[in-house]
Amino acid sequence: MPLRVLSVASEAVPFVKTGGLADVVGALPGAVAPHGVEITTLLPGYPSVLARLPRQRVVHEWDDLLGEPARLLAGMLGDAPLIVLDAPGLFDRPGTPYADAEGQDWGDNWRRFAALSRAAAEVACGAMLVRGKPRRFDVLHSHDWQAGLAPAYLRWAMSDSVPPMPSVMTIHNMAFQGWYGGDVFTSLGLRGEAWSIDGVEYHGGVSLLKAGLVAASAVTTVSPTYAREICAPEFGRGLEGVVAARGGAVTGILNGIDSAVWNPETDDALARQFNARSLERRTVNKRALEAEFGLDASADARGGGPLFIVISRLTWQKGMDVLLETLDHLVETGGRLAVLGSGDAGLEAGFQAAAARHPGRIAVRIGYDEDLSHRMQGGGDAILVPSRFEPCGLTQLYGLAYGCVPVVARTGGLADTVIDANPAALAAGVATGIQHGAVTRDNLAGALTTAATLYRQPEEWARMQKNGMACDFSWRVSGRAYAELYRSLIS
Ligand SMILES: Nc1ncnc2c1ncn2[C@@H]1O[C@H](COP(=O)(O)OP(=O)(O)O[C@H]2O[C@H](CO)[C@@H](O)[C@H](O)[C@H]2O)[C@@H](O)[C@H]1O
Repeated sequence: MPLRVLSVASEAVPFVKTGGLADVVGALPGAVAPHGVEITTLLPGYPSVLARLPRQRVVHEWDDLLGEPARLLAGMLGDAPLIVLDAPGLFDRPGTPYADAEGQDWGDNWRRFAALSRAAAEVACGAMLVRGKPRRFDVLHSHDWQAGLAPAYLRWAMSDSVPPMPSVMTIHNMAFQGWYGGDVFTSLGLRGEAWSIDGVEYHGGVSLLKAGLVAASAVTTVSPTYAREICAPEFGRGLEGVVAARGGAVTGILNGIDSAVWNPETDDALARQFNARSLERRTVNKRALEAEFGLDASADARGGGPLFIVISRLTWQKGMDVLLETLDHLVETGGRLAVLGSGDAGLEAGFQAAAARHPGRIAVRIGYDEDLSHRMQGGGDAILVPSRFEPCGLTQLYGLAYGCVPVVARTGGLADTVIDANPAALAAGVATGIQHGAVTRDNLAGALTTAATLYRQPEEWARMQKNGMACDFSWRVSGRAYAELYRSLIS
């Protein structure tokens, strides 16, 4: 019989995605299945999720879940079971999973995600009937602050007669901690003892992420370097002491990429599919990309620099403000840039202004477009990821797989996945990209210059592309690591 894990999160591909969390939660069931683990995923019943459930089979009901009637609907996520928390009072809303159409966070997010977490804890402990019998899971796995209260409910809300349930809390981004005023505590339905420095209390309020960090049996984050970084204030964002106190219970398991979706040999989004032996075919994709973005296509013939791409949330985390400051330098070194993203209004306007200043050299698409992101990885020369912190990062992994050389900051998962083209690595023929230090204008400009120099040495550049494409960042290794972690918790 497989080990049964209930994985709870606020997003999962292909149902709902605002960022990398969704990619990982969506891929995890397939990643661990070969290792004898069956993951059932629990998601909120947003309109986009309910619309994808072909028939609504009810498997459990609550009259009062944090004050709302709610029910669980069964479905499938690929080949794995899915359950959806249908609570219209909480989730049947327009906008994103977290905010209204104007971008304002919903004021009751604490209640919405407390309900999701409470449901997860009850279901893990056997609330749901399968073929007339309670289905108890072996491990509960929570992702990010939205599911952070689930381990806390296991610890401070279940009756004594319920056997203990092991739990895993995975941090995809420490910057989002789900902090709410202390007045919400009494509405959560946790025992009074949870209101303490060793519980959910944090600076006089409640932090949903902290709740998970203290209550879970094991804590993981999405790269080994970030697991170390979050023990320091700069990356721990106030929770570094809580992380450090968990000691060896905190580990880093690198994210994988879904190679069924991200494979240049089979990717239908591309004008021309290719592999490491047919890199010349990428030119077709590059010309298509230039046309799509209105970029000057004669640059290559004139000995120009790389066509850089950015696919990102346009935020401070991602270093987009510093990139804006280096765009004139990027153009001076012969480069061009295609940006796809959305986020802070000021940064969006900044990129649009840069595009207006440098027509044919810089072009911007504000918005979210999955297919376009594939076309960019398949046609761009290099992907820029100048993040101030990056728990793992997925776009550099997609870049590696697509021969789109990553130019990244040396932090978190970026440090763990890209081999910098320093003289030693170049001499040994093992470089896969370019790393720079602290995210400053000078460091980023230096990395852009290095990229332009290497790009003008076609053999060196092709070697980096091929090295990157030969890397295996599929879920093969990390799927096993999660399976081993789950097993270690029940033995
Ligand atoms: N405008 C757009 N159009 C189309 N696609 C777009 C897009 N903007 C972003 N994307 C896609 O969204 C995903 C972003 O994932 P990342 O891992 O790079 O960052 P994110 O900060 O969201 O994730 C957090 O969680 C993940 C998962 O653990 C960690 O890797 C990461 O470090 C952490 O910050 C990628 O699949 C990317 O292609």
